[in-house]
Order: sequence, then C-alpha cells, then structure tokens
Amino acid sequence: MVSIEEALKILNDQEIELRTETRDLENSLGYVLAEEISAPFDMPSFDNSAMDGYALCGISMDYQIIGEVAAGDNSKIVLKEGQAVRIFTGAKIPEGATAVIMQEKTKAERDQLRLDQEPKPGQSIRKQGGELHKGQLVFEKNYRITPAGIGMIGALGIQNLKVYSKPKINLITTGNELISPGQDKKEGQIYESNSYALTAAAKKYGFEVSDRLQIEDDFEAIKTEIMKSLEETDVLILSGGISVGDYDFVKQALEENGVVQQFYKVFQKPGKPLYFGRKDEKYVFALPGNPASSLSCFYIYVLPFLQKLSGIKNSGLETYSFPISHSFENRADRPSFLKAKIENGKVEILDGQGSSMIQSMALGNALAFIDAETKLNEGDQIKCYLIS
Ligand SMILES: Nc1nc2c(c(=O)[nH]1)N[C@H]1C(S)=C(S)[C@@H](COP(=O)(O)OP(=O)(O)OC[C@H]3O[C@@H](n4cnc5c(N)ncnc54)[C@H](O)[C@@H]3O)O[C@H]1N2
Ligand code: MOO
Repeated sequence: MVSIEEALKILNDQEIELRTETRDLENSLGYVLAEEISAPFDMPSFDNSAMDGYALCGISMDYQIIGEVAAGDNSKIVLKEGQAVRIFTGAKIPEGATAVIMQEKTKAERDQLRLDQEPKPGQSIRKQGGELHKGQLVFEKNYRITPAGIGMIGALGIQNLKVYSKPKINLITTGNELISPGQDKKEGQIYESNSYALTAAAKKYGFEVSDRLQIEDDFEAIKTEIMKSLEETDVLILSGGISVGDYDFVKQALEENGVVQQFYKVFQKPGKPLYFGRKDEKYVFALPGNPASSLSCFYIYVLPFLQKLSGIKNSGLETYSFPISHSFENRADRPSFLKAKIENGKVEILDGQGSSMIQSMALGNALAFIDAETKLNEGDQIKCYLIS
C-alpha cells in the first residue's frame, strides 16, 4: 500500500517516450506543441485602418477626398498634404496617410471632408509589426493549444503543426453482474455504467477511448483480452476485479501478461484497490469497480498521466482552496476525496459519500480533499479538485 503522494510521485516519475505527429490546425485543440512557432512575417503585415472613416495626410480641419480603399485592396494611391481617402477597417493605409479619423467625427459632402477636431498623427492606424515582428517567438515548445492559440497560429498562415501525440486508450470492464443500459435486468444484475462515465471523463479532457469491452469474471478471458489490448493500445484501463475477492482476477491476469506492478493499493478513500503497472511503453490502470471509486481514481491518477503522455506539463485537475460552508468530521481512517459542491465561494460536502454512490458526484462539481479522522469548522479552508 502506498500513500496518495507516493502514488502520484510514481506516476510522475515514469520515464516515458513522447511521440510526435503532424496535425492540421483545425484538429489541434488541446494538443501540445512539439516545436516552437515564430512569426513568419510582421503582424500586422502592413499598416492598416482601425476604423471605418477617412485616411488623411497632414494636420488640418478640411481635406479633399480623392478615392476609396476597402479591406483587401492593394491601392496605389499616394496622399498629398490636404488629401483624404474613404477607408474601411482593416484596409491597407495608402502611402502618405498620417492618420485615420472615424466617420462619426467627420462631415463629408461630395469630395469635401470636414473634421470635428484636428487629427493626431498616427491616430487609428494599426502599424505594421505592432503585435509581432517577423522571426519573433510566438509560442514556445510545450505550449498547449487553446482556441485563441488556434486563432493566432491561423493568423500566421500556418496550417500544419508538429504536436505530441495523445495516447491510444482501451477500456475493459469486468464483472459477471454487469449488463448494458437498455437491456432487461434480472435479479442480481446491475447496469454497467463505469465505461460510460470513464469514456465521458476522458472525452471532457480531450482523450478518446478507442475500444471498450465488457467481460465476465473469467480468468482466461480476462487474461486473453488484456493480452490483445496491450498489443494495440498505449494505456489500458480496467474497471473492477482488482480487490481481493475470489473472482477478482485482474491483478493476476496482468502479471501473467508480463505487466510490472508500479503500485497496488493506495491509502485513500475511495479507491483503495487502485493498481498501476507498465509493460515497456504500455501502461495499465486497474480501477476499483465501485462507480465513484473508479471515476475519482480516473480524475486524480489516470487523467494527469494521460496528460503527461501527451506532453502536458501542468497536468491534473485544477485545484483551489475554499472555505467549507458547515462543520464536518471525516471519520474515515484514510485521507478522503469527498464529493462536494462549490457554490458562492464556499464548499459543501454532499450527502452520499459511499464508493458505490455516483449521484452526489453528478450533482457536485468538486472532489474535496480531507485527511483521515479530521474535524473542520465552518469557514476552514479545504482543498478542492474541480471536476466540472
Ligand atoms: N475483503 C475485502 N473486500 C473489499 C475490499 C478489501 O479491501 N477487502 N475493498 C473494497 C473496496 S474499498 C473496493 S473499492 C472494492 C473494489 O473491488 P473491485 O475493484 O474488485 O470491484 P468489483 O468487486 O468488481 O466491483 C465493486 C462494485 O462495483 C460494481 N461495479 C463493478 N464494475 C462496475 C461497472 N462497470 N459499472 C457499474 N458498477 C460496477 C460491482 O457490481 C460492485 O458492486 O472492493 C471492496 N471489497
Ligand atoms: O476504496 Mo473503495 O473505493 O472505498 O470502495
């Protein structure tokens, strides 16, 4: 049995080989850059108008309008003192222009333009290179691509990006009692829900579960499916059958497939029988079958590891401390991740903390961490892992 800190350290210390691939801009959200990106040209690449109005030359109140420049035009107009052109936002500033005045601050009659006040030199002109200079570093390697990042890279005209690959994930649920939602349920059976919750949690953080399989508590079947899965996947997640019961075959089946245990059992609640192992560059998590245990172990242990395999540096759920809205005593002898709800800056520990209970997790938005046998008074700070 290891502590939570030891388990997290073992995961964090795994030596892993990151793979890279080329992705098109559109499909790179959430990926991590495996290369630097520098500006291939000045941004903006030409002086352009920040307003719909008039570009003019010289400081005066009256100008003669000699033409028009719209966005996208490559006008050859050269303005002389006292001349102006009609111009629109984003259009290239003609040579000789010293300022742009928004149209609301002007009166135009035929080719005569009168301003409400004198222009200031450079007014409403977005200068070439005002945001970035050619060759300037825009994103360092390891930048995690956000929607704004996609916008920035697109604005630089770059279509293909070298990024770290995300791991391929397979999921196997085990248990004789499990049937799929939608089927008729007989006495003693329950609906298999962990694969749905785990797949959804993976998806929420940008990971796809490629293959899902439900198998019975049959040692040979579990062993064979683990073997097949290890051939085709990077990360295998199993749910159920990892405790000490007579039908808990997962650990032995992993061992017989050459998977080397990195830790088994974490001193925590829920999720004590959590297992992590590896076989060369293949990684295996065996999560406890209880629905809240498996999902909570996914959030705290599997997710940061999937992120690490994708090149993400600051991996894991966001954590913040909040004051607790009521006094609370953790009677459990293990440090606990409690289903909780943060509302109006305070945390409420929810009813329904059993490892099999998932409704409280679905209604909450955080896992609140509290040490074993600890009493908190209203207003005491409690560390929360945000899950929504
Ligand atoms: N003698 C002991 N018994 C147990 C211990 C222990 O230390 N000594 N630990 C308990 C703890 S803590 C947990 S957590 C569970 C974990 O056991 P398993 O990982 O072997 O899980 P199962 O026994 O297969 O299932 C537990 C529970 O969850 C339900 N389940 C399983 N899979 C699914 C699924 N895919 N979807 C929905 N529900 C699922 C299953 O029906 C069981 O009710 O062991 C304790 N026992
Ligand atoms: O450690 Mo188990 O996940 O509490 O039920």
